[in-house]
Amino acid sequence: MPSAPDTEKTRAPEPPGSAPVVSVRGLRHSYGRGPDAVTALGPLSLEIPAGEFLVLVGPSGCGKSTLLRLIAGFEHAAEGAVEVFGERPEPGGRAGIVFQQPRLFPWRTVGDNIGLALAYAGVPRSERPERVAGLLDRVGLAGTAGRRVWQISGGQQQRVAIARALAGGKRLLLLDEPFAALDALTRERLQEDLRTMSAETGTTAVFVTHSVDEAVFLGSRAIVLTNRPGTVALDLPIGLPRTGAGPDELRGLPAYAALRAEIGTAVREAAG
Ligand SMILES: Nc1ncnc2c1ncn2[C@@H]1O[C@H](COP(=O)(O)OP(=O)(O)OP(=O)(O)O)[C@@H](O)[C@H]1O
Repeated sequence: MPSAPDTEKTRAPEPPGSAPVVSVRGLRHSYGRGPDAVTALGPLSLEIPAGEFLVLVGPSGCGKSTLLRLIAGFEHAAEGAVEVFGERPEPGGRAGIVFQQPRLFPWRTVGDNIGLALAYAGVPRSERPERVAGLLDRVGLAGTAGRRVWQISGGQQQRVAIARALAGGKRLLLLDEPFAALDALTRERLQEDLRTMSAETGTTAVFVTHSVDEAVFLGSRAIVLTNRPGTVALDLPIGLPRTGAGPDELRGLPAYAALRAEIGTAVREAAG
C-alpha cells in the first residue's frame, strides 16, 4: 500500500512503554442462560501493547470472534473486564472493524463509503475529500474514489473496508478473517500490504484467522486458544523482521518454518 501525504499515515507510533491499547482481565463469556447456556470463552487475561499485531488462532468455535466482539464492545462480558485505551469499549468507539465480507454500501461510491465513516468520526466536510484520497492511497486504491462499489473486485472492496476502518485516525484495527473469502493471489497481496501498512504506521491490530501461515506471516505475536471455552493455549512472540524483508525472503527463513510448526502443533492439540 503506497505512501501518501495523509495525516493519518504520518502520525508517529505510540511510544514504547505506554499503557496497553487493550487490556483483558479475568474474562468469561457465555451465550444464553440456564441449562442452554454456552460458555464460549475464559477465563482469559491478556494485554496488547501499542503497535502489536496480535493474531488469534484456534479451532472452530473456540471463541476467537467472541473475543473480538468483546474488544469491539458489541458484547459485554458478565465476568471480568475489557478496556480499550483505558475505557470500556463501545461499538463505534476507538477501534476500526473489518469483517469477512466488506459490508459496504454497494450503490454508493468508494469515496462516499469512506466519507461516511469520516463524517461519523466528526471530520468536517471540507476536509473529507483529501482524507478519503489519503486513505485510499494507503490501501493501494489511489484514484478510485468516484467508482461505484459494485464496479470493483472483491479484493478491492476489502481494501476499501480496511480504509474505512482506519478513517478518523483509528489506532486499533479488529479484523475477523478479513481475507478468508478471497482467492489465494488476492489474499497474498492483501496480507503483504496489510503487513507493510501496519509496520509503517504502528497501528495496533487484532486479527482472527484459521490459517497458521497467515498468523506467522502477519503477526508480531500469536495466541492460540483452546477448544471452547477458549483460554490461552499458547502465547508466542513471532519475532520476524517487520520491515525490510520481502514475502519470499520471510517465508524462506528457518524461523518461519519453526514458528509455523509450533503454532500448527498447538492448534492441533487445542482441537483435541
Ligand atoms: N450469538 C450466539 N448465541 C449462542 N452461542 C453462540 C453465539 N455466538 C457464538 N456462539 C457459540 O460460542 C462459541 C464460540 O463462538 P465464536 O464464533 O466466538 O468462535 P470462533 O472461534 O470465532 O469460531 P469460527 O472459527 O468457527 O468462526 C461457539 O460454540 C458458538 O457456537
